Amino acid sequence: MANPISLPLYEKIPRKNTLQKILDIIIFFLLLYFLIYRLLHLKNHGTTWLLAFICESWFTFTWVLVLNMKWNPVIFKTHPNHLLQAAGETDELPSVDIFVTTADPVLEPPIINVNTVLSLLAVDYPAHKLACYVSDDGCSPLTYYSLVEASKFAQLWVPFCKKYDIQVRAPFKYFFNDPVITLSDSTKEFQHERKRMKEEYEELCHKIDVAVQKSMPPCDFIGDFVEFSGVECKNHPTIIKVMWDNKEGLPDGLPHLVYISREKKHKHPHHYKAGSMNALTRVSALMTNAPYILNVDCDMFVNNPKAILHAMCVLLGSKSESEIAFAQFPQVFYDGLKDDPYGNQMVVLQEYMARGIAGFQGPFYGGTGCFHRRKIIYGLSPDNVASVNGKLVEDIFSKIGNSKELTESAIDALEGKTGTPANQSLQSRIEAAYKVADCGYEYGTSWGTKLGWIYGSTTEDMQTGLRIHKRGWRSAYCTPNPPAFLGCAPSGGPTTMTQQKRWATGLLEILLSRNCPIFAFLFEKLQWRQCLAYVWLLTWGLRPVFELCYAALPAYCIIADSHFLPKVQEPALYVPVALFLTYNIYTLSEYLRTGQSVRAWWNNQRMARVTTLTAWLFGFFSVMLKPFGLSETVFEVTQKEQSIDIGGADDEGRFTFNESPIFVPGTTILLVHLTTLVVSLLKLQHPPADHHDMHGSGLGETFYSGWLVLFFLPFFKGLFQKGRHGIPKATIYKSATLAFLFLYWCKRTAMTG
Ligand SMILES: O=c1ccn([C@@H]2O[C@H](COP(=O)(O)OP(=O)(O)O[C@H]3O[C@H](CO)[C@@H](O)[C@H](O)[C@H]3O)[C@@H](O)[C@H]2O)c(=O)[nH]1
Ligand SMILES: [Mn+2]
Repeated sequence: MANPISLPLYEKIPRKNTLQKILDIIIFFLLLYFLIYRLLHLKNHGTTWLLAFICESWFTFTWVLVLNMKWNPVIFKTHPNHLLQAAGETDELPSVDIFVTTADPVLEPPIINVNTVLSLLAVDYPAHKLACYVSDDGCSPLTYYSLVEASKFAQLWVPFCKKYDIQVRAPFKYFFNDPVITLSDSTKEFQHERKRMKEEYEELCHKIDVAVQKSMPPCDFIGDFVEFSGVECKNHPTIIKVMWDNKEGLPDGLPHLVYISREKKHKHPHHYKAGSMNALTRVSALMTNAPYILNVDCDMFVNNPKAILHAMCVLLGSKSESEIAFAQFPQVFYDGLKDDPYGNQMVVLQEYMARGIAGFQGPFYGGTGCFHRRKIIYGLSPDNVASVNGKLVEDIFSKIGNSKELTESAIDALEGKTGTPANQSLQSRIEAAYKVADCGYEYGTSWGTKLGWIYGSTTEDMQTGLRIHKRGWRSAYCTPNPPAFLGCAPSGGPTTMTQQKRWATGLLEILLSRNCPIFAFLFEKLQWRQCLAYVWLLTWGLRPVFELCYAALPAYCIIADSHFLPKVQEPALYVPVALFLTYNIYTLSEYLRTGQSVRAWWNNQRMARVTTLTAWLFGFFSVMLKPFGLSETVFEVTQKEQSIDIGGADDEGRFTFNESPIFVPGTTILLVHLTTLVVSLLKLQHPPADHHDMHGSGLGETFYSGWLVLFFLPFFKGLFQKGRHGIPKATIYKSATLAFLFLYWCKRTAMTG
């Protein structure tokens, strides 16, 4: 920095949360009290009480984990204007390599990808310090064609955005969501240019649309497209294309833009997104070797043009170099469905959990909207920052692979020598880049184990972030207003389930591997409370076991005419009632405080149960069956949609289903509880003359059964609907069979027991 930094670049401010702490504690003591009550009465009751005790111990345990995470929240406040003052000229700002990953032109429409790239090219940051790399795991000529066309449009779009200081630089958002009122008080010139820009953008959309319709760009695989001729997406050589080279290094030109589709061969593990991030790391090392790396998913456009400056505030702050490894921005979604019907917009989760752990070592790495330091991706630990010596370098790079150029560039990165040799075009470095994008390059190297993004889990982000934290690094949580990046949240039942299943699977894979955070706490530098936060997250895939068991208990008790909750006559009943009320008021207040509706709260409560009992249950099974070769964990890409008006407005947010077996458990639970609800309301278990009030099932079980039916209401509606909104007949039959078997088993055990 030219000037000594006088004003702070960022502040870490603790947030007060006294009321929340009180409620946290009340809930904790209620849970504890209930556990003691169970223990004291365990003798008088059978297995049901023991099971209930185990499940409730688990719930108490997760509550302790939650409490730990939420206890001391902090807010990072960043000051980009101080940074600009301190940097004097913008020439002082460091370079950033930007990675965008895409994998499938159908699930991830090229127009979405194009908008993300355009918004990135147009950020407020000196263009000669930026390079944007797009990795295409789909090796799709369509994606490439769209990017070529987009890079032409960018020549107009980027200067336009900068000239008029446009706020939202993803054209689809700018043209179709910007209120027209701003136009009335603008100049003629602006209006004219805006109109032209809109026409150009529509032209671009049209071209991409036509190509997508024909699923083929208008190119006949000649010239620039010849490499794409005859490629299969899982079997093809590397393709690297420099689409734009900012040769003169103009600060107000356009950033470099490079397309990469790494080599793939059948039967060669390519490690999904982690693999492509590693290929991007190597290729970019040879081409631009920036000290900072920003990575976004293809649907995450830049919504705040100062995003990079905000991140730099944190990363360049005085002590940061030896402390903060990465700056994570929250995942915020655009055009989210009203009231979050699928419970996947994660507002409350990020507001309270992420801010909470921001006070320990820092937020988890979320896979997108994150700035990393290149040298830490190469494995540098905090103790070595000040003393990068030959021995260390040798240590780290003995396993980087056999590219001399890569080793050299990596040593430069470690020693803080940034950038690539001057007056060399990107094109001239492409040959070396091809070599490191080969799928055989990683054989015998540490890529995916010690270097780069870590393999072995479908949530490579958590795994990689954990690896960084356990070396003792911290991370920072940047939450500028407006949000820096916006992406798509899944907008249908099946897509949500696919995503949640992948998460539960990946997280459980980490928990059960050598990378388990407990080991990292014991033997490495993961802090205790950070470790607990990881445990909270990584045990998502274990929750279905306990929740399923707890959902079976009331059903069993009603059929067997016994009880596992205190009866109305018992004062102990106040404990679960108080828990139920406090918990719901507590969670509701979180939704209201983050500006969401009561409906959104309800939807999230419901989806938390639905997701756990369906998608996460499948995640659990897929991890358990993997060692026996009975399942394979794959990264299934989430479907992304730009506009969600499929089938009219009233349709929106109504649960959608498909043939997937993932809907069987949910339907089964619903059918079981519908039956038991009827049974208990009509008191069908025992003849009316028989009054064994103290032992039979009571109000508690009936209420619980009814509450579960309410949670599964979308499934109930699904029983009677057709098409996307209906549960397929086959799923209903399977579920009915399972439900019948379960109820029959309950009845038998009750009679013999
Ligand atoms: O073989 C693959 C599969 C996926 N991707 C890319 O990975 C990104 C994330 O995939 P997506 O289907 O959008 O998954 P989400 O569940 O929405 O993503 C969240 O969860 C992932 C881990 O499961 C993280 O990698 C993401 O950053 C995080 O946003 C997308 O850009 C994909 O193009 C690849 O590059 N190669
Ligand atoms: Mn995504």
